[in-house]
Amino acid sequence: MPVDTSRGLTASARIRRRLEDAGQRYFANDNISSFLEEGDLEALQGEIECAVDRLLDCMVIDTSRDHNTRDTAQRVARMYLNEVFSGRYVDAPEATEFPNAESLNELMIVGPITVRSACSHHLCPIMGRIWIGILPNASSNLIGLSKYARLTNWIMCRPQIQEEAVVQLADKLENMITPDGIAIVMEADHFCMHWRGIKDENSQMISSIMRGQFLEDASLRREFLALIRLRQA
Ligand SMILES: Nc1nc2c(ncn2[C@@H]2O[C@H](COP(=O)(O)OP(=O)(O)OP(=O)(O)O)[C@@H](O)[C@H]2O)c(=O)[nH]1
Repeated sequence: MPVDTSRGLTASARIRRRLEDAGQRYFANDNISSFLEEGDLEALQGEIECAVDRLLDCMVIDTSRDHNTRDTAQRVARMYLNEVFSGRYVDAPEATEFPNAESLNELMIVGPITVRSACSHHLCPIMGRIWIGILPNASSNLIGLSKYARLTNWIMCRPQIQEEAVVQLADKLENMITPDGIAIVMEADHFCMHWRGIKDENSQMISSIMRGQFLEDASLRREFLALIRLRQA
């Protein structure tokens, strides 16, 4: 395992120490980017590669002679860190906020946004779609349409469970936009149920979050649900 001999600790141990000294949680779906220093990601990649190599070894796969798995450890390390779990290690995407100059207060819906994630329990893919409804008010900030998809990716690119992923997304959007209401519906296929385990290919998980006016005003909630049903049909 790559060790930074100047400090005698692996990169992951150094980062864990920083997190623990700050009393900061570092669960699978937490973002830890503000605790990373220059060179940490490269060092983490080396560590993950060694760990995956060891995993393949334990599975009695001859990676030194099998041309198909020779570079698998390196590929998996790159994929985890830079792609499928990158939402743990990079800052939130920049989202320019515009003042709500026209004091818009009409329902706005974005979706379906494609969701690609993985469950924290088996690290199996979660593939789905998400709809976001916003009811802005005169003092809400507006963000560009593409930023909803970017923020969704940032949150989903972590080992997640669906219930917590949608809450994280709602919290983030609420903090940025301070709308009068926010609604999120996510439907997804969980491959830990399709590919293995119960192997039930038809079941999906659907979660719904309604906050503010969407909770208080049944007709607004109905309008949102009816409009996304139109898009689902
Ligand atoms: N609530 C929730 N459960 C999830 C999610 N993704 C996967 N799961 C479930 O997490 C559970 C983990 O259950 P365990 O009993 O600890 O694991 P297991 O023995 O592999 O379970 P089986 O999948 O039933 O074979 C499974 O029932 C999964 O279907 C999610 O986003 N939310």
